[in-house]
Amino acid sequence: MKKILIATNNKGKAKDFESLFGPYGFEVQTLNDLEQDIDVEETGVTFEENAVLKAETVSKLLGIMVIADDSGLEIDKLQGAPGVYSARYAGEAKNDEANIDKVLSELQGVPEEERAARFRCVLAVAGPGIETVTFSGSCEGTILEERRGSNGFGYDPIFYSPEKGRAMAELSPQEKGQISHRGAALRQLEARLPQLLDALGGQQ
Ligand SMILES: O=P(O)(O)OP(=O)(O)OP(=O)(O)OC[C@H]1O[C@@H](n2cnc3c(O)ncnc32)[C@H](O)[C@@H]1O
Ligand SMILES: [Mg+2]
Repeated sequence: MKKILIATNNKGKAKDFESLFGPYGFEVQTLNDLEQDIDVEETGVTFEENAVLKAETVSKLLGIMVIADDSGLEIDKLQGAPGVYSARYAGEAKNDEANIDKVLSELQGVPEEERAARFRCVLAVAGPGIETVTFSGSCEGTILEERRGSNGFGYDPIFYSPEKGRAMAELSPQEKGQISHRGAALRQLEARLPQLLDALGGQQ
């Protein structure tokens, strides 16, 4: 089976990518599958900068083509926070539950019509001999007052999708892929698939 390396340490993202790449016949591998520990410091101030940083650093280190994902949640009432700090919003320990608790307490008492938010995702593809390319996607919704559902990862239990009429964590992986920021970014990437898959398939 053809393999594609996603430059991420996040197991939740890895599952999203498995359901998104599966139909193309690709086995998804992540940094967790490698023997060496790789954790790229995210010094960028935009999703795009961080996605490119992760993709290019890992690609150069391993000498192969990789895809990196930088993503996060923007809440209007919090002036776009947690944004690029989504993973470490409640501290460097990167704790999904603590991050959710922090958002819920900051939005306590805020009425539903003022709880608009969106997930954003930028994918960067970097590899030897190719110019790095990026693709982005977003997904509009609102922040719930309490957790709902147990699928997905990160902020999924408190993100309500009006399109699906359910919380993101109440959706199957396939349903999430239809409306998610990651699914949207991957569909952008798909437009370049003929070129990229050739290179990806050829490398393994
Ligand atoms: O950098 P890598 O190793 O890929 O893993 P990470 O978890 O640090 O990933 P990011 O730096 O891109 O931070 C993204 C955070 O945004 C949140 N997030 C992104 N996509 C999400 C999704 O589909 N559902 C829920 N939360 C999401 C979640 O808290 C992530 O930890
Ligand atoms: Mg990160």
